[in-house]
Amino acid sequence: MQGIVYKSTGSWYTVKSDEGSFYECRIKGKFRIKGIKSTNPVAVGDRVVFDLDKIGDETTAVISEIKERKNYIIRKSVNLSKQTHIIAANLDQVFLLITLNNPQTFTSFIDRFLVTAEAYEIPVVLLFNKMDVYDKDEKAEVGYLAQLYRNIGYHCIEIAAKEGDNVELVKDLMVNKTSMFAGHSGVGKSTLVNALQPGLKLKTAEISGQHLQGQHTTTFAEMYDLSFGARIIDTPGIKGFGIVDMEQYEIGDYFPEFFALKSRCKFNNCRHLDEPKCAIKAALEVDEIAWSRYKSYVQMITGEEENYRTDIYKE
Ligand SMILES: Nc1nc2c(ncn2[C@@H]2O[C@H](COP(=O)(O)OP(=O)(O)OP(=O)(O)O)[C@@H](O)[C@H]2O)c(=O)[nH]1
Ligand SMILES: [Zn+2]
Repeated sequence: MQGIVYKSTGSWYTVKSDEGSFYECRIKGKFRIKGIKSTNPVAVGDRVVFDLDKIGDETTAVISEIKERKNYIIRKSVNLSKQTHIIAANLDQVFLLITLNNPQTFTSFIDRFLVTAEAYEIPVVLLFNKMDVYDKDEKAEVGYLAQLYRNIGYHCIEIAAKEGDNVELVKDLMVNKTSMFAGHSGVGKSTLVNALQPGLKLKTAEISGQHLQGQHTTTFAEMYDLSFGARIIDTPGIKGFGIVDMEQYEIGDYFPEFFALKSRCKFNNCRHLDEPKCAIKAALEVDEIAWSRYKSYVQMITGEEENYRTDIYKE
């Protein structure tokens, strides 16, 4: 039988079969995924093959195969520094919620998020939330930002989750897909989920208070079916995406508007910093590339290590 992993607790996996029934599965043997050292071999969102084993009166379901993942997101394991934990697999898209204030979402955060998503090959939709509270100037600022990101190719929607404004547009994008919501604490993730499906309680709430680093906090992701034929993956305490290790020279490739121009730079290993005849800097001069984007790029290139490791998982 085949199905999708909806929940994992470490030793048990809840799998929904293609026929629509749920099975509590174990795994048999060791699964090694090429290239990743992970503490959990099977993750929420994985498509798996499983068999029913009858031993005496008891039937157990055993996962025997994991289908190839189209993408996955990881974070560093909290206890074992070299190992990683796969948070979720096979995401169709991530919605990044953005607010101008309460809390403020900086473009540097948006850009780092987008770079990580590009590296993971996960499409991002930008949701500018709380449109109902903005004054004229703030509305104009959102309009500017939305246009900036649309020009690069990202889908942007202005919503007010609390009022239900444009929530239908979000719904339409979610049908038959697996999605995740991300963004700073307080941007309205729970409010949006509630607007999409009243009554569904997720664990997205922030782990409150103090500094939890170093502590062993296990947060398991879980998948939910929504009534209109969509799936969402809830990952407690998530603000971003976890870690991606990337080399400096790769970073520019994850800015799509830089990537499109880079063949026109004089040097094929141009870092777009102070090299002569750089197409990216030329585009910047004529406002074809936004200064905020370039600034984010420079920050990632020249910043401290943590910057270009893009560790924006919150814990
Ligand atoms: N005015 C207005 N307030 C909103 C909107 N969406 C959310 N809020 C409010 O913003 C606050 C935070 O919303 P939550 O949905 O709890 O935010 P969250 O992103 O889930 O936060 P965490 O659970 O901490 O990650 C709440 O007081 C909401 O009522 C909106 O569209 N307009
Ligand atoms: Zn260049």
